[in-house]
Order: sequence, then structure tokens, then C-alpha cells
Amino acid sequence: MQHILVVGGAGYIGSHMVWLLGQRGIQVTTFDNLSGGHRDAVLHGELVVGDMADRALLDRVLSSRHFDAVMHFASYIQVGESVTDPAKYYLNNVANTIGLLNAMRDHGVARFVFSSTAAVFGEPQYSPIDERHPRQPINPYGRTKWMVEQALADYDRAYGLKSVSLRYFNAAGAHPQGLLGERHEPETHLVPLVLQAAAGRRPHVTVFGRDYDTPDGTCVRDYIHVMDLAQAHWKALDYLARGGSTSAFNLGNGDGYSVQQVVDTAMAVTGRSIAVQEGPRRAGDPARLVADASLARNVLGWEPQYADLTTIVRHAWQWECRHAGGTWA
Ligand SMILES: O=c1ccn([C@@H]2O[C@H](COP(=O)(O)OP(=O)(O)O[C@H]3O[C@H](CO)[C@H](O)[C@H](O)[C@H]3O)[C@@H](O)[C@H]2O)c(=O)[nH]1
Repeated sequence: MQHILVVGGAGYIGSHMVWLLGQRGIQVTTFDNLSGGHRDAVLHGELVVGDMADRALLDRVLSSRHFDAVMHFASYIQVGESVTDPAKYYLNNVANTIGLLNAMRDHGVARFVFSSTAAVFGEPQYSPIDERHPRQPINPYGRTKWMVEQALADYDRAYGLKSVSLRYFNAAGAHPQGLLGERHEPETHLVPLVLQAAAGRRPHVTVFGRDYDTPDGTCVRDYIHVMDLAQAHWKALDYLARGGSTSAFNLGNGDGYSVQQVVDTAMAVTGRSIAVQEGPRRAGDPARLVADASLARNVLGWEPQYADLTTIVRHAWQWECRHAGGTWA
């Protein structure tokens, strides 16, 4: 692998990926519309600012050099918004992604790494969730990701496009040296919200439901460090370069932490108290989402380095302190 096109490479997970590729000596072109990303977050390679829907621009980029693979981080990710505005999600996450695949096909790029999600599984029927678990997404966001996964299987059968879909559980954490971190506008994810409350930038964090069938009544999730996600993508590129077949892998640590445990860990890491407000359940939240990621370990040779919640929260806190103004400067 010499040169990779990273679509959506200025966002949270994409920017960590671009950094890691730089560390590995890989050339990168980042293609991003900057709607959810930041120009300053691209720490390596060239940046093309544009829209995935702009086919003429995609053609220009894809014909500018040979790309060994394309990585896709350009989806919208808010479950609630996908319910109220499904058009936005089907257009970007499905139609624009298919447009990208068609452009890749026309330009002879035959490898693709796709950011998928645990949301393709819907309500868990057993735990931990392995790749064989039925894919029955319960919201438009999950459906868009599952549609693309299915399209990728068809594109392999018909056109020989080889792909890896990586189904993230709960991405969290930040670059270990504080170079990059998590910023979404608006922020809806638990770890940054809890840390912003610890930093005094929010008055409190709201716990969405305390009546779940879990040990402390709050939802349990499998938090995975963003650098471990990037490492899994790196392994996926290597797998495809070695002739690996089109596949999907779950990415998580196999450890479930409750919302309350995240708050408690954040208080221990930051040494600050965090005000908690009780709120109702959030629609579409399963009680427990925990991954069985043994397939990624066995087939990709993936080994998470930062698997414990304390490390994940500590790195996220370093980022929060360093960028307390909410900017990348
Ligand atoms: O202010 C908050 C925010 C979240 N939560 C709870 O914290 C847990 C984690 O919530 P996040 O919003 O951080 O993460 P989700 O599990 O909802 O989302 C993850 O899974 C989704 C699909 O299920 C999408 O893939 C999404 O991008 C990904 O971060 C959930 O139980 C949620 O109810 C709270 O209690 N209060």
C-alpha cells in the first residue's frame, strides 16, 4: 500500500486514521467537506475539500494518481437525527457512498474499508454479539450502514471490489499524546459530554434511564479506543493487500461498562465531581451492546492496545484539557 484516499478523513475517527497512516509511511489524500471535520485535524498528506456527491471532483481526485484503497469515514452518525431526517441519511450514507464506489470502479480502485456500526444488529438477541448475529437494524442510521454492507457484497460478486466493513461498538478516547480528539457538533456522545461536565463547560450530564435490566440500571456499552479502531483499519488494509475476501468484523473490547461506570471513571480520572441529572430513556437504546471481536483478532491479527476504560477516559481528558476552548488551535 502506497497511497490511500481517506474520505471523511478530517473527522474524529478519520483524522486519527490519517495520522496513523502517516506514521506508517503511507501517502494519504484526505477528501472531506469539513461539515463534521476540521482542516487542522489533518496532520498528514494532502487535503481536498469537497463533497462526495461532486462526481467531477471525485473523478479529478481519483485520476490524479493511483490509489491502492479508499477508506470511508464520511457517514452521518446520529441515530436520533436519522429518525427525524432519514432523507439526509439515505442520501449521504447510501447514495453518496454508492456514487463513490462507482467512481472507484471507473478508476480501477478495487479495495475499500468501510466504517460500519453495531447498529446493524438492532436489538441484541444474545451477548456478546458476534458477526453471525442477525442484522436487523431498528433505525435509519443502522439501515443505511447495513444497506452499504449488502451493496459491498454485491459489488464484490459483480465487479470484484474487495472490502472490509468494520462494525464499531462505542468509539471513544483520543490520540495518546493529545494531538487529536473527539469533537462533534452538536456533541451527543457520552464520554465527551461527561468530560465537558467535569471541565465545567456543561452544568451536568444527563443519564438516559436507570431502569434497564443491567447491574446498576444504566445502559452498558463496549467502549473502544479510537487509536485501536485506527489500528484495526490498518490491519484491514493489510488483509486486503494480502488478498483477503470481502468481510465484516466487529470491533470492541468485549467488556461492558455502564453509563454510571463511565461517570465514576471520569470522576476518578479527572479528580473532579460531575453533576448527574436523571433523564428518561433515549429512544432506540438497547440495554447492553457488547462485542465479540474474536474474528478481528484471529483473521486480521488485531490487538487492541488501550482496552481499559480508564485509559480511554484519560486520553479523552488530556484532549479536553488541551482544547478546553473547543478549538483545534
Ligand atoms: O448524554 C448522554 C449521552 C449518552 N448516554 C448514554 O450513554 C450510552 C452511550 O451513548 P452514546 O451516544 O455515546 O453512544 P451510542 O451507544 O448511542 O452510539 C454508538 O452507537 C450508535 C449505534 O447504536 C452509533 O453508531 C453511534 O455513532 C455510536 O457512538 C448510551 O447508553 C446512552 O443512552 C447518556 O446516558 N447520556
